[in-house]
Amino acid sequence: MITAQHLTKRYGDRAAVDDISFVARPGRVTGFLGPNGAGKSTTMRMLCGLTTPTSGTSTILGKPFRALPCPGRSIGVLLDASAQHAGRTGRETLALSARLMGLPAARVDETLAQVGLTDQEARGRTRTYSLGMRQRLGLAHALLGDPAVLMLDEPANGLDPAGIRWMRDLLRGFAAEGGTVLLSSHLLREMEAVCDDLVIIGGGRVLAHDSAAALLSGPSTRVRSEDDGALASALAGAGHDVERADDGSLATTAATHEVGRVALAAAIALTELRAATTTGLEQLFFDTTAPHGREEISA
Ligand SMILES: Nc1ncnc2c1ncn2[C@@H]1O[C@H](COP(=O)(O)OP(=O)(O)OP(=O)(O)O)[C@@H](O)[C@H]1O
Repeated sequence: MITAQHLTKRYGDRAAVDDISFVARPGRVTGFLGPNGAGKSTTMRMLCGLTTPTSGTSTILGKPFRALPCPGRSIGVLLDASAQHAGRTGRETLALSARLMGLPAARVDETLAQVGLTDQEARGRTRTYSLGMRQRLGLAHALLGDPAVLMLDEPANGLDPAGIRWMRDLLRGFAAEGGTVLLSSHLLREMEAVCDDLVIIGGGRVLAHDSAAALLSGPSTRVRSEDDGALASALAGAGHDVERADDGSLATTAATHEVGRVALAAAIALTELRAATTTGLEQLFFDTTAPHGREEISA
């Protein structure tokens, strides 16, 4: 579990993070989303003790990060996969951390296998690694101490499509075993596929925080009829939410067959009936962050 309570970070008179509170729960992948400069990295750095908050608190597994006896065994962190010692091999990088964490040397081979780095790749110096290999090594580093919590900033950057699918399966498996995952990424389709919960921030503030199902569900049927007012009343009377959609049709939570049944009972002729696609994460992201995004620069 990760909790952030009223976290705030000011640089000069500007708040990079402004009173952010959220919870990332065990057994769930929580997506942390926002436009460039929204404050995601700053928040993550505060959660793992790299940046001191101006105010507010946070906990990992119920304790402030700095009170964790051996942080790497509680939380695996991947903030910047490029920040690896260029002159060390992948294996040396992991072996050194394993020693510092008091882990058996065998753990290095286990995590290398877990992230799909071959023995030959692990013997190469990290300066020769592709971005995707760096991400795998960074993830191996995060997994090394067998933590219950993972916090990953843009881990899918540089991964090829197979690598992205592999990462998705790994994170889903980690959560299925009761782990907590806090994940930031700009790959919205991927976030939609992997996340159970979403925290969307903009301008340093939380704009939305709920389960992905709740945030992405919406009226799923669109209908027009010869008497929309009467149909709206009949649908509401049958316990369904109804609102006027942007295109002028009625948007309702009732399934199409239920709309048909209600309309028949009320003797209202339908002129159009369709199942609308649910709100995609991309649309939700733009709708939620629109006032907080970066301004377009026109040529
Ligand atoms: N050390 C610092 N000094 C001054 N301002 C900073 C510092 N670190 C971050 N900021 C500012 O805080 C704001 C939030 O930055 P942050 O890196 O947390 O955003 P982000 O959501 O991670 O963005 P991105 O998606 O581009 O990675 C930005 O305006 C950034 O310029």
